[in-house]
Parts: sequence; structure tokens; C-alpha cells
Amino acid sequence: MDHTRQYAESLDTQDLIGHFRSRFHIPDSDLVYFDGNSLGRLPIATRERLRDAVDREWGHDLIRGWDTWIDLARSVGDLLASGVLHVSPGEVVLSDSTSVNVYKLAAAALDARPGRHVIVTDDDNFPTDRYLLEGLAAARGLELRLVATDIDAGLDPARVAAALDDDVALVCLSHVAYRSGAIADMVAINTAAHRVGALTLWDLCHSAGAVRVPLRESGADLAVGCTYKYLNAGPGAPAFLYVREDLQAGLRQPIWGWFGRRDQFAMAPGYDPAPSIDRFLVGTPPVLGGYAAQEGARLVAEAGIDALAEKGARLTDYAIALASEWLGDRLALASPRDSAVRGSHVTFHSPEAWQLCQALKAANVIPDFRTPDRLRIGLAPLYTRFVDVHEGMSRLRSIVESGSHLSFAATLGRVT
Ligand SMILES: Cc1ncc(COP(=O)(O)O)c(C=O)c1O
Ligand SMILES: Nc1c(O)cccc1C(=O)C[C@H](N)C(=O)O
Repeated sequence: MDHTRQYAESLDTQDLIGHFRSRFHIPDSDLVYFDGNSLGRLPIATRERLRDAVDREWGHDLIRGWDTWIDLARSVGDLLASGVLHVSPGEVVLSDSTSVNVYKLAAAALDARPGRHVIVTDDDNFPTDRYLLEGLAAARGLELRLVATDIDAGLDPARVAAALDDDVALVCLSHVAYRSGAIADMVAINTAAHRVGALTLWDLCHSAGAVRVPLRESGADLAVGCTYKYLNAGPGAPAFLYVREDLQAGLRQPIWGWFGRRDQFAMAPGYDPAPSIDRFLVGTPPVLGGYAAQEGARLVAEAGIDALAEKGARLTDYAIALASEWLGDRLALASPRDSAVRGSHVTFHSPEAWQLCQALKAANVIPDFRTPDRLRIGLAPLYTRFVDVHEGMSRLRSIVESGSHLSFAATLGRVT
């Protein structure tokens, strides 16, 4: 491969979705942002929409705003369904945080499988998922069965299958692993789970807006995900949840708020869940965050998931090739090498990963550090250019070659 900046520029020139970068607010042209998998950039349309929503809808319309706000969770859900997740309208809704949605859907799934005593997840699933499942298992006297995962290679579907038997109620896993970026085999795992009568719940935080998620093709039961990463909806924006249409009537989630009730404004006695995906809602939705999720989902839908996934694969392949050429075994790959089973971020091992992260930030490159010794580089395909990858990796090369990172304390500081 050609390692010149000119080559990176030529890749950008040929990039069919490269123009989407101009739809983002990018005030610091020197900054190399490798963290869109933690917090996406600000779309220009979102900034304008939020200004208008604050000034006109809230400032002027006041309570009358609810005439339109009331349908927002459903309309953004439908947009995510058609433009991002490729499922049917009425199967996705915007709601709460990913953590709260894991709790609601996992509890609903456990209630739907009475008499079964086991929840399966993997030992490298994202912490919030593991903790929530641990809490549910403790409260209900169930076993939480952890499948051992290779942190770099990702989940082995055969190991998941080996953990399954007819006492398993729920299998809850991440589609793209937060550390390695490995894509789990959703088809094989759903098939194995359904063979023993278990339900599946997928965390799509690192998938939505970055890779094609085979919810429909794999017969997935339930899913959750956030909108602040590849959907660019901003810090703390509301999450989404997916419940396959044929399961909705048979599932009840445990937080019985008024937004989940049939005929909400009748304010009637007793809880009677809505006969739709609305039954998985709880309370008043965050409207400003909802608008941001809507604008973010529109951009992703316009670019198209297949084009985004293809570019994400090429960007991560390019970062791997530059790392191997320039840094050799000083930076070992901690992600799958095959882009077909990798999301839009790539991770490297180094005993000095923490110091490298600090030195990169000082050089105006933002990656992140993940325990125990990993440098994670997120390459959000909507706005990351090949020249950004070239520039970021070349600043990393200068740091490693000069040893300048060694002047940073080796002690871990605050990690986000
Ligand atoms: C896989 C995964 N699940 C869940 C979360 C977080 O959930 P929440 O938005 O509820 O904090 C993250 C990132 O923060 C994540 O990467
Ligand atoms: N959600 C985050 C937050 O509220 C604070 C700091 C970081 C995050 C993240 O998104 C972390 C991210 N999900 C990860 O994969 O590590």
C-alpha cells in the first residue's frame, strides 16, 4: 500500500459519501477526532433545529408544543426502523437510556419464560449490561452464566451455544464488542438460542449507524442501543429499543409509567399496557434530545448503512495497515483483522497505551484508552476522512519514535 498523504487524499476524492463531512460543525480543523464511537460530532442541522426548538417551540409555543412532541418517540423510532435498522415501523421506539432499556426488556423477557433459571451473557460484555443482568439475577434468584470471550477476537458462537440448555430464559449480548469492535454472529446465536426456547436481547450501541444489523434476517427478539455515538445525537440523547412485532403483545416491561398505558390521557385507574411498541415507554420523553436523534438518524439514513459500513471497513483497514507499516509490533492489533467481522473502530495493544493516549491528546488527536492496555480508535464513517486517519496515525508514529509519551505518568488517571 502507498503510505503517502497524497494517496489518502486520493481515497477521499473517490469517497462517495465524503461530502457528508460538510454537514457537521467542525470548528477545529487541526483536531483529529477518533472518538465518534463514544460521542459523535454535532450535525449542523441539529444545532439549527435545537435553536429553533428552544426559541420557538419552547419559548413561544410553551405547552402547545406537546401537540407535536407527543409523537416524537414513535416517529424517530420509525425513522430508525426504516433508515438504520431495516425493520418495520412500529418495532422501534426512542426511550430512556440504553441501561434502562436493557433492564426493561430483560425483565420482560424473563417474565415471559417463567420456570427458567438462567441468563446468559459474556464476560466481556459492556459493563452496564453485565451489572444490570447481575442485578436482575440477584433479585430473582437466577443464575447469570458468563460465556468466556476472547477480548480481541470476539464472541465464539460455538461457546455461546455450549452455554445453552432448556433452563436458559434470556441471552443478552453486544452485536459489536465495545473493546475489540468484533461483530458477533447474530444469525448463529439467535438460531442456537431459539433452539432451546430462549429469547435474545442485543445491545446495538456500537452498531447503530455503523454496520448493517441483521435483526430481521436473524429473527432477533429484542434490542437496545444509544443515539449519541454513530447517530450523532449528542451527550445523553435518548436511546432506542426494538421489540419484534409478534412478541409485543405477549411482553410486559416492569416500569409501569403513564406513557406506556393504553389511552394515556384518559388518566384512568389501573395500568393497562398500550397495544403497541408504546407499552415499552415509561415517562415524558426528552424532546430536545429526541430532535437531535431525529436529525442524526436522518443523516445516517441519507448516507445509507451499506455505504457507511463499507467506508468504516476501509477506514479501519487503512488504520491497521498504517500501524503495521509504521509501528510494526510496537502496536499489536487487538481487533479482528477481517473487516467483515469488525465494526467501525479498531483497537491496539500496547503496554504504554495509557501514555500514548495522553500524548495523542496533547498532539490534538482524540482516541480513547480501554483497560487493561488498549488504545481504541473510532473512525465514524460519516465525517472521518482518510487524511484524518493518515494524520492521526502519523502523529502517533512521531510520538512512538520520539518516546515523548514516556514523559506522561504511567499511572492511570480518569478514564472516559
Ligand atoms: C455497548 C454499550 N452499552 C451501553 C452503553 C451505555 O449505556 P448508557 O447510555 O445507558 O450509559 C455503552 C456506552 O456507554 C455501550 O458501549
Ligand atoms: N456513554 C459514555 C458516557 O456517558 C461517558 C463516557 C463515555 C461514554 C461511552 O460512550 C463509552 C463507550 N460506550 C465505550 O464503548 O467505552
